[in-house]
Amino acid sequence: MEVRVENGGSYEVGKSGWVNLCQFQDGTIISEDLADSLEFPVIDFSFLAKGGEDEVQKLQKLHLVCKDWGFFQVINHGVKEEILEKIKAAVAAFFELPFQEKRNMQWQKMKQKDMVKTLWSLSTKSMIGFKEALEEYSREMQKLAEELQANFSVLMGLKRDGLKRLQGGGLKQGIRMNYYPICSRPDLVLECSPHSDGTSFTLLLQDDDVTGLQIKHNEAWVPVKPIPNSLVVNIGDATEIQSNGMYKSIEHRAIINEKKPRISIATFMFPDDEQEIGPVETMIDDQNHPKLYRNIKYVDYVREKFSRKMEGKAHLQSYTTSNS
Ligand SMILES: O=C(O)CCC(=O)C(=O)O
Ligand SMILES: [Fe+2]
Repeated sequence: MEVRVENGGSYEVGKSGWVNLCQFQDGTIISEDLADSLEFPVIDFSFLAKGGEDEVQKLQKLHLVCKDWGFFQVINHGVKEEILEKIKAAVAAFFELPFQEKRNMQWQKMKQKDMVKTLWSLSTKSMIGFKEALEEYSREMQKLAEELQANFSVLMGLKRDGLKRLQGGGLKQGIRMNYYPICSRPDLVLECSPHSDGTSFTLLLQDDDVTGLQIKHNEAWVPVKPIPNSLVVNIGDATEIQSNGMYKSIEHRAIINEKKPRISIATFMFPDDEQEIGPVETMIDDQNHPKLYRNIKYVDYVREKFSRKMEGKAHLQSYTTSNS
């Protein structure tokens, strides 16, 4: 696992960009009640295919959900509740450290290697168990992500290890810890601007009792009401590109709450920097689904994405073949 730490409210273990912050809200927001009736997709991980003859059939729901929503909550994922609780507690303890102590770390000025050291030394000084909780959680996320990737491979007409092979090896991982403080006028503040993730996919663990995440679905913002012990999964830009636009990397944002702070832990899964990504052959059909995206080295994609300010999905659009 790589470790990188970025801005004030979000400490990042891994890589990708630096999110920034606070702007006025816009767009229709669907109320939580209405969102309930929309039935935000839930995938029961224990029903997902684990190889075998009927695997494509078993994956139909995942296919439809990723095509129409690009987001789902996953239940029965096999990660023990105590591991989820441990990482949540460790991250909460980290954010509770005195401001000065966090500030003294000068996260943004550090090189990646130093960040690892600081985070780990921090764990021995002030936060016993932080490193263990993070490493244990990270291992579980890797297993889950690899299983998901195998299922996406099958959905894209490949063998279970197809995407892994195409990517020249396992998925890379980064973890970002987000803290959203309370605010007396949450209607005026957006804590995490609308963006799509530049990942293959992202696994998000969030507090059970505060709704903050909203996703863009049919031009409206739909809140994602947490299901205890579930994880939220979203398709990232790399998967949208590889699936030739079949599976959608959806814009999302997080708002803050008047009464309760909120913590979320995002695990980003992504290809190796040097890997070229592009629509996989099996997803291209010159007549019905012509190649929609250009091939690009992943590191170049990410570099360009983060050289722009966060602006929804504009960056992904610039890689469509019609823009070449
Ligand atoms: O905190 C959340 O709910 C969303 C965080 C997020 O989208 C991210 O870290 O990329
Ligand atoms: Fe995100």
